[in-house]
Amino acid sequence: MGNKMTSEESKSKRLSLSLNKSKAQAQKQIKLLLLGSGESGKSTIFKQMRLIYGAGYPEEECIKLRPFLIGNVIEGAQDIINAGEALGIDITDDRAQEAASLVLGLDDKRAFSDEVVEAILLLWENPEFKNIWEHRSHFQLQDTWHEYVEELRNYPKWGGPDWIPSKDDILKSRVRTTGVVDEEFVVKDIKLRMLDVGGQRNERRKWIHCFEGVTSVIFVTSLSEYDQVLFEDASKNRLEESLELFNEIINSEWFVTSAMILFLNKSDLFTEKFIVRGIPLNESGLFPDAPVERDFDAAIEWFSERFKGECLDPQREIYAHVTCATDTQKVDTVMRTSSQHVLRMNLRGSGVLM
Ligand SMILES: Nc1nc2c(ncn2[C@@H]2O[C@H](COP(=O)(O)OP(=O)(O)OP(=O)(O)O)[C@@H](O)[C@H]2O)c(=O)[nH]1
Ligand SMILES: [Mg+2]
Repeated sequence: MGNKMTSEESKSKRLSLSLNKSKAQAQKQIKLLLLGSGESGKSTIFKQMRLIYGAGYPEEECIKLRPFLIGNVIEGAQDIINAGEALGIDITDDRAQEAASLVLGLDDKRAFSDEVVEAILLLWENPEFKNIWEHRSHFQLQDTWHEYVEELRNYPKWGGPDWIPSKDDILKSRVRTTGVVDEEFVVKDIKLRMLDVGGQRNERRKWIHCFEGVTSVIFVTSLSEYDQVLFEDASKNRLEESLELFNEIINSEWFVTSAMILFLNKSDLFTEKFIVRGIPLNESGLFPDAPVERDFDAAIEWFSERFKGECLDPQREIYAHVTCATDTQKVDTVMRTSSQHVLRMNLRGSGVLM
């Protein structure tokens, strides 16, 4: 038959070419939005995307972030000292009291000195200060604060004038997002345009500007926030807020055809809180239907069902993944799987797949 194609072969080639074309078109259009309430871990996922699939963090950018990381440490120490008063836990030791006054009185929160580092490390060794920190679910404190303070033991290698923050330091940092951050990544040949928004209430009115043409949403919620209240409203439980927000998103007209992916994030902190420390899921009294036994899988099942239960369409596919946004390897794996979901939905939307 030489080089001549049968009509079946040429039909199949045409089909495959048109499939590739549609695939390419669908790929071009993938717009992925990271949504969720404040501090759920959206920007940490975004940073991982930059590290794994993007330009990463060149040295000069890491250096620029140094004052913010130092600010995280100093402000966190101040938050703990201030929370002591509200909780009625006094720091009684004279040296620790002096250290607390020094930290509270600091004008410059963007640079360390030997004195400041010594004061923070002394406080961290103080049992009353530690006791306040143990009550951290009752006040606002950055989740990764204690990890930074452990690093501070290596000052000035860590935190000093010649220190270049590492990839891990950057992933642990906390800078509230304002506005929208937008970048393109390629995951397993799939081009993604990812948008990261601020999750606190006053940021959410800006979200609508990004809703046009969204092919997929990754809704990020923190598993470890079930006993915590919002930064912006101390009368509102964080998990309750996250469920209500998910309800608005999943049932929104904007996202009827979008792939919906749910990241149940901060699995490491959840394990520590729920399994190790044994803080019940119904600590707030708002979730009497939660399982009482300390069983990780049963708890995850409950979270997943609670979120999926917010969707009014029982046929809707929601892909839930347990994540730890600070763990690069795990984020890489979950993003590869998620991008396949996104591509499938996108191909379905463009009629290529049924
Ligand atoms: N231990 C741990 N910390 C995490 C995880 N995900 C995020 N964090 C930390 O939680 C804090 C908040 O994370 P962000 O990514 O800034 O949260 P966000 O959702 O972008 O917050 P907004 O910008 O206010 O909406 C940071 O200090 C992160 O390092 C996780 O899975 N485990
Ligand atoms: Mg953010």
